[in-house]
Amino acid sequence: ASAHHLWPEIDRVTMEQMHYARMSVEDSGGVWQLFAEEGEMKMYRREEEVGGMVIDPLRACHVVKGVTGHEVCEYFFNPQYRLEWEATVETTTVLEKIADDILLFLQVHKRIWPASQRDAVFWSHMRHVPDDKDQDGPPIWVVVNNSVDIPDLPANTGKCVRLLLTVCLMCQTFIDPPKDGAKVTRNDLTCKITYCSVVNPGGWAPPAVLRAVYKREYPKFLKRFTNYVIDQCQDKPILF
Ligand SMILES: O=S(=O)(CCO)c1ccc(-c2ccc(C3CCCC3)c([C@H]3C[C@H]3c3ccccn3)c2)cc1
Repeated sequence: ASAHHLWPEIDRVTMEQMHYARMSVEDSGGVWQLFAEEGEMKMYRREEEVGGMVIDPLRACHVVKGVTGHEVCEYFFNPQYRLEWEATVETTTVLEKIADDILLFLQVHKRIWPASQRDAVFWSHMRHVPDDKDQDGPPIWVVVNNSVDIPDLPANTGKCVRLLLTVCLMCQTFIDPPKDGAKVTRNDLTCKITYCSVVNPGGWAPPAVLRAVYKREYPKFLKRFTNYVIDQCQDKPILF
């Protein structure tokens, strides 16, 4: 991957996003506005506009029992599962396999009334790093999706408005050691998920309308995805 012309950007943005996601875990006060809460899932946003367009940064914290961060990131990254959990994506295409853990996607999203249909071109990178708070514990797994401009697919030529996104799914895994050296089972697993996203809709849409769509779609999205992973993993061996 290091030979690919996008590698320097992919490496830099991935580390930046991981740092941002980890910082935001501590920064639960201040500017973030809690806008949705369902069980263990808490969703925060900041109201920001660029050129009159809503690009509210979103941060979601979720705690899921019975899966590892590796499993959560695998189901998020791997295109073969995408359409099974992504209810707002019409088509997803791998344009280039940059490496085993770096894919270039073209995604066409379903039209969400009253906004016009969107598409997105982005690289997606899955990576794990040691958890510096627990060196000999499970590593932190992360998937970063970041829009990229590719000349072969110019924006806004077809029916879709090209959206810009930067997304980071970061997962920390905690294992409650079972008594007297028994085998770790899924009941001993807890995964702490931090999902950060900034989506620039690419074309103007009424701020109030867009915020209503965000408010409705993001909680549904994260709940559907995490329930899908729990369901897929429950009868499979644990992937640490
Ligand atoms: O985590 S990912 O990388 C998974 C890749 O499959 C991801 C997630 C969400 C989006 C996305 C795309 C379009 C919109 C808007 C913009 C104008 C009209 C639609 C939204 C806002 C509306 C929010 C939303 C949240 C979740 C799902 C769908 N809709 C979000 C893109 C990528």
